[in-house]
Amino acid sequence: MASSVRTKTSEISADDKAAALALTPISREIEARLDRYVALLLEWQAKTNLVAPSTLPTLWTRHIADSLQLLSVAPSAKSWVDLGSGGGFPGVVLACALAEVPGARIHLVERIAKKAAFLREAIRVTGAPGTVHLADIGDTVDRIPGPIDCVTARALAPLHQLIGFAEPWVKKGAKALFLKGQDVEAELTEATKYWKIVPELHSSRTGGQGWIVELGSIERRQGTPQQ
Ligand SMILES: C[S@@+](CC[C@H](N)C(=O)[O-])C[C@H]1O[C@@H](n2cnc3c(N)ncnc32)[C@H](O)[C@@H]1O
Repeated sequence: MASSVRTKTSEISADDKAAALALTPISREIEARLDRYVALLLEWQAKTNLVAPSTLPTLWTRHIADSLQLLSVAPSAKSWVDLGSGGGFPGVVLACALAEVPGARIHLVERIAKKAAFLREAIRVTGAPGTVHLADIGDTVDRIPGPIDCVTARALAPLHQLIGFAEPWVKKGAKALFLKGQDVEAELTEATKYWKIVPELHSSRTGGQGWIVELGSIERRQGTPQQ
């Protein structure tokens, strides 16, 4: 298996990795952890669909730098919850980046057992401070010990649903950071039907039409149904 991992890792574009490291610089030590994560992801990708195969050539810019950029929005946050972690974006990447920060911890919530098994293995091989919760998001609020600084989600659900997922943590002082695509304006319009929010939008460092939606408070509009 080691040789097949080596072969697949060599398919990762060095140019794409260099571009990602220029966008979101990291230490050699974090890079080494991320290299171990990428090798594992490529190994598991053959049997479990962790990322869209078409995005593998741009794994570093499209997925890793996209995840790392959250740290610039919350540079002092140590305690994170990543909802619907899937293949580990942004949760495992953040855990690798914060591995040397005393007291840092990233909780990864994923309801599919195979993906949760992958996340556990990724946390093991990288030595990153992550805790995997094989559970539905709705069942984790009371299980995850607080306080939580940031709640994240990427490619999980429309914004109005994400806000409902994050509400219990944001009510207790967390900041929500959602990675969103080009439809962010339409999603915000829909979300404000249900929620009183004052979003701060950060354009993605990784180009394209991506945005980070930052929310410091969430209040349900009266008379609107549960999301
Ligand atoms: C499209 S994937 C995105 C994964 C990752 N965040 C990324 O950006 O690559 C969404 C993931 O969220 C998980 N998920 C969806 N709804 C969930 C829920 N209610 N509770 C826990 N996990 C959920 C799915 O199983 C899936 O792995």
